Amino acid sequence: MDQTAARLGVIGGSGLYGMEALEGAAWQSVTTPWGEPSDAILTGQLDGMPIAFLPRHGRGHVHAPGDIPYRANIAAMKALGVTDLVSVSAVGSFRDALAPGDFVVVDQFIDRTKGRPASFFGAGCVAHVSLAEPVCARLSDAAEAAARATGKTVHRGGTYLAMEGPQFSTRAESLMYRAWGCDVIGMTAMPEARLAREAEICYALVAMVTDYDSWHEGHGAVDIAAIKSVLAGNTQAAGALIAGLPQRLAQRPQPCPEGCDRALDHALMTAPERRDPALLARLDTIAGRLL
Ligand SMILES: CSC[C@H]1O[C@H](OP(=O)(O)O)[C@H](O)[C@@H]1O
Ligand SMILES: Nc1ncnc2[nH]cnc12
Repeated sequence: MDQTAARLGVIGGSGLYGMEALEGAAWQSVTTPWGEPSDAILTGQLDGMPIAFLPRHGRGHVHAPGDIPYRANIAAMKALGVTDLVSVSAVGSFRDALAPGDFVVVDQFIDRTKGRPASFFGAGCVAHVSLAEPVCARLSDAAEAAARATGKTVHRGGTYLAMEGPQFSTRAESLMYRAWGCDVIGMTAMPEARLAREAEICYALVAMVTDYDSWHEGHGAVDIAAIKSVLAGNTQAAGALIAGLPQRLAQRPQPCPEGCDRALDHALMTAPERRDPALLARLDTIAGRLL
């Protein structure tokens, strides 16, 4: 494989279950040591770049946020050779300036999810990667430029509060997250971002604002009907954003200047002689270059 060539992965969130513009598109089933991904993966090409698209909730929206097979999703992307993964998510907003219909290129997270398997590693092969900068700034630059080209209002940077759900926040929680300095809220970016880092895949998140959650005195509490209507209005822009990515990633520097593709370099803690062969076998696609 050409080491400078990008292979783009896209994870589509609520309202984004396919990609019409793909050339040579085919749904491909992928099985991983962490089980089945949310759905088959739509593979094809855009502007000559290989693309792998996965609807996070599955076609028809069958997986709740807490039940999404996050490890299988990221492992499948890695197995397909994805180097750069752009995730698209619907979010509520904690700021007047982040209005429904706007895009936010997120750069930080606070994780309040509970009980989701959040690592490929564990007993028999322990690893600690850095998550101080949880997204790839280089890939986020490309995502920002592609988002701006759609004509949407785009905000660069923002902290995403990942809640467990599936119920929306109480008003007290909404006010607390806003006071914490969070900018947007959703239910799915964690552990997705953690796992992409462990898999050494560059990751960026474009959040599509659908509502003001439940803190805003001038707006009613978050309402799924309103969210669906904003999402329906965003489908075209989301498709245009994705279509604008390959041209902005054609010359992928190798290695990534942000270091995402070397995240595991010093992360493995378990002594080689104490490693569990069964776990090592499962980890082959994720960390095989170091095992
Ligand atoms: C449809 S509203 C709640 C739902 O939307 C977001 O999904 P995604 O992040 O996959 O776009 C949010 O996280 C919830 O899962
Ligand atoms: N207010 C909200 N809370 C959690 N997830 C969301 N997805 C879209 N809007 C949301």
